[in-house]
Amino acid sequence: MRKLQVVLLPHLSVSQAYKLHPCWNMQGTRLPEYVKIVEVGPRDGLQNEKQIVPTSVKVDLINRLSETGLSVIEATSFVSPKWVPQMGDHTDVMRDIRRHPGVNYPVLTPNLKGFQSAIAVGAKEVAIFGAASESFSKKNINCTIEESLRRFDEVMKAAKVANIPVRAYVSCVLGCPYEGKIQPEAVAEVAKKMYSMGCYEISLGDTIGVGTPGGMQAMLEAVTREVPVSALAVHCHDTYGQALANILTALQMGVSVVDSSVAGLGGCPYAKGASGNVATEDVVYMLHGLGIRTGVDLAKLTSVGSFISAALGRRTSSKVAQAMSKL
Ligand SMILES: CC(C)(COP(=O)([O-])OP(=O)([O-])OC[C@H]1O[C@@H](n2cnc3c(N)ncnc32)[C@H](O)[C@@H]1OP(=O)([O-])[O-])[C@@H](O)C(=O)NCCC(=O)NCCSC(=O)C[C@@](C)(O)CC(=O)[O-]
Repeated sequence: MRKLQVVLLPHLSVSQAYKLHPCWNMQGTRLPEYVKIVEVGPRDGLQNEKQIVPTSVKVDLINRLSETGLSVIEATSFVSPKWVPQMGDHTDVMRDIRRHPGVNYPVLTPNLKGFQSAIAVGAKEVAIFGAASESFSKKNINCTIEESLRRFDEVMKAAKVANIPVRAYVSCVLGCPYEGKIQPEAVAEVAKKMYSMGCYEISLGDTIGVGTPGGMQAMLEAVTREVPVSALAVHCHDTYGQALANILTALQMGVSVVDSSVAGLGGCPYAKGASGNVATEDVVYMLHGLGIRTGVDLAKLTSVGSFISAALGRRTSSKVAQAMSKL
């Protein structure tokens, strides 16, 4: 792995150094100038909440996020309410949100039924979700990887007719709660199939947040042999506190799309022990510190994080929001 150049300015405080160096240079690597953030808080962030979050709170969350400069906010998922009761109000959420011009509100659709319900309420983009682990695929969507690809093919055909762009997720790219280590080649194989089906972007999910930068690099080396890096996103959970390091590794390898969740909400109901996604506030702070544009207003975002944390009755998981609240 290429070395990072660490710049130390012992006579300056962190905030002074940060202001003097709006663009930290990473020796020998070129970072993207702009990173698209895919905010997954309203879906991935809330789907694992034990108590049903009122629809009005979900709608308020999405409306507030829409004012922060984010361009993509994953709104809900059209999955079976028996499997994920928290997302059972998907139709109401899509009906009630105020759609902001320039903001995209994709939704998850595991099969044709979900796809049809989603477009019936005006979804303009959908995401299919598979896995690089057989066991996780069975636990999460009740079918093998091969069967899931057949279901996704039906969605792809319907989406093509309706002119709806489709994003794809591959879960367990750096580890599986049931199988442990996942080979990078297994991830590359599933990513390649989903890309060949016509998905415009493949989001690589460290579902249980076990990855480290070396694993991220090895996995991306395998995947980029099959899928152009411009079509890849990373989706990191922060269970072991490695998410920002893993994201930085991905940026150094040319990835310029990052999924994250306001206040670090989240977890997958079928991935025991998985903590929340990396907090959007922390990602934005790091990216802006590197001189990378995101279009997101960090102050507005932290106030949305405070709103949802208060609504859920808990402290934000974002280190940046915690630090900013003490200033
Ligand atoms: C895929 C299924 C539906 C298969 O579930 P199944 O039980 O095999 O489906 P089925 O086709 O046999 O149907 C069973 C029942 O579900 C209904 N059904 C069938 N499809 C739908 C639908 N779309 N919407 C609403 N209802 C649906 C269907 O109508 C029927 O209803 P019944 O006749 O019993 O009343 C189920 O396993 C499921 O919903 N799984 C979703 C699990 C989930 O949402 N997990 C979290 C999202 S993935 C994630 O978080 C990871 C990610 C993306 O963030 C990336 C990362 O971190 O790695």
